[in-house]
Amino acid sequence: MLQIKNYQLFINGEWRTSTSGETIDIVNPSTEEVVARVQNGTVEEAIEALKAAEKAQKEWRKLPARSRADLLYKLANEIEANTEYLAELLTKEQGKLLKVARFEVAVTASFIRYACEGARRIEGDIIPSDNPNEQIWIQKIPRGVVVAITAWNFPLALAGRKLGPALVAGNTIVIKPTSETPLATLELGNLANKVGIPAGVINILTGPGRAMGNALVESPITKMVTMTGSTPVGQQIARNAANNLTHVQLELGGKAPFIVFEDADIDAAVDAALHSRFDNCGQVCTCNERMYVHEAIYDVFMEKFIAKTKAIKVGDPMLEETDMGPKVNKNELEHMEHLIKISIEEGATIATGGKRPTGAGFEKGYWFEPTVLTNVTQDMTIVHEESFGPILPVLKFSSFDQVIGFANDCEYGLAAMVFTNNMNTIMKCNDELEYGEIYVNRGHGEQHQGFHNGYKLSGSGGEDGKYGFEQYMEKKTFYIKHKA
Ligand SMILES: NC(=O)C1=CN([C@@H]2O[C@H](COP(=O)(O)OP(=O)(O)OC[C@H]3O[C@@H](n4cnc5c(N)ncnc54)[C@H](OP(=O)(O)O)[C@@H]3O)[C@@H](O)[C@H]2O)C=CC1
Ligand SMILES: O=C(O)[C@@H](O)[C@@H]1OC[C@H](O)[C@H]1O
Repeated sequence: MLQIKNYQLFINGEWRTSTSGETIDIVNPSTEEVVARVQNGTVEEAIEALKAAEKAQKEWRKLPARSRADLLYKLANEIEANTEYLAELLTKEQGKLLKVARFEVAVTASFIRYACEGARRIEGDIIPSDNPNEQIWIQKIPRGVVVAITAWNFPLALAGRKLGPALVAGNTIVIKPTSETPLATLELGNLANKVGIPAGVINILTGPGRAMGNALVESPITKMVTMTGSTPVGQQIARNAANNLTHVQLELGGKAPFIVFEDADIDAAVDAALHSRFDNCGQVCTCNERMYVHEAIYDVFMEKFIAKTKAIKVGDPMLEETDMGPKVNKNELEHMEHLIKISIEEGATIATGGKRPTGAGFEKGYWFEPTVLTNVTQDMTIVHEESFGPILPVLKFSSFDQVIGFANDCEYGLAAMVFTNNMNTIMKCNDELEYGEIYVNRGHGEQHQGFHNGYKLSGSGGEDGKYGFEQYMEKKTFYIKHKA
């Protein structure tokens, strides 16, 4: 009999049942079974968590950054020590492959460790003044209370990506994971207590974003909101944060073009295009959302690509031999069917996939076949609307200017991928593509020391690396005059 765990809110180092008396079911997308319940937290509980974080921050900021980092290194070690437990939770709540869930746990620990390396690099400036006997000092200081709001595709990694730099910089944090996949994130509360992170430094709340999330964003206690999720919600958060001019960091939607020029290494491009579309059932913000293949190599490329797509094994994400699990929920699955319907109506052809798989193992769950659409034109909905799922529209192109025009014809600007061996083409792509993150001759996949930065409706502020770390700090300038 499946054991259903009832999670609580994590406020000021303690687990609390919400006064709402309401809970939210967490459903396994592979089986449609309820695997856990979490609290439907109240606005009052959001404010209580913010006040706990505010109180804790007064002492947390006084610790040397190295001491803060020492505690976070211990948290990273505990996360790693619980890999199997956390990975199984991620697979149960989100449907990602267990082997990918293990990777996500490792990445979470790695994000935190990377942030800890910055503890001794919180550097300010001493600048000579135009006035005699005077110096100008610019000091980096923490912002205060950070609110972190995360999406469902890599919930634990997104939490680690934010709590790491926030806490090393001397802030405290209130994390509101998505109501879809909050379980692994909630487990961080137990691990934080275990390693001795002081009460109130990390708080984890569950509840609908439109209520709980709003309350966290609108409070004057909140000095920064870092959010990963959809563009419409990011825009709403920016509007709500404007009332207090709260600093906002947004990582939002994407529609990455994958461009294969005629001189590309075709086999390498096929493999990169396959993984960059179908990893995590296509639920990655930097996924290959539309592919442009030069007409001179289109037939050869597509024969290889479609054969490999057909070979993808969809099934139980707990099994090592599975290549792709289900979509995260029913709404997302129905969104796939909606996009296919529109694409066909607009003239596209299904080269492979395009529907729910049937047969043993697919009676329950939110499964969708890896899908490739051909005879696609640039004006079609599927070329512009993010699918965030295993649907790939493919178009031909004939010239550099044409494909750059296609690629930039987009309201998003997060990631782009380019395959060519011509250095001049690479430099021209880097110069002309309107994207914050460009992958050349490889598929998607950021590194912590880079900068995950979306242009246009893909975000604002960016995260990761030294520029992402900077977002979690304020600057204070001093003019120091001394006796001659
Ligand atoms: N750029 C990037 O790095 C990434 C971008 N994404 C994008 O996220 C989307 C999928 O994730 P999904 O979780 O559905 O995104 P959503 O935007 O639906 O939700 C993201 C988070 O925002 C919360 N939220 C919702 N409304 C509000 C509000 N009014 N105020 C404050 N918080 C709110 C949600 O809470 P709740 O769920 O409880 O409503 C959730 O925790 C895709 O568009 C994808 O492109 C995903 C991953 C990475
Ligand atoms: O947010 C995303 O979808 C990606 O940035 C993803 O999140 C954590 C992983 O490290 C990235 O691949």
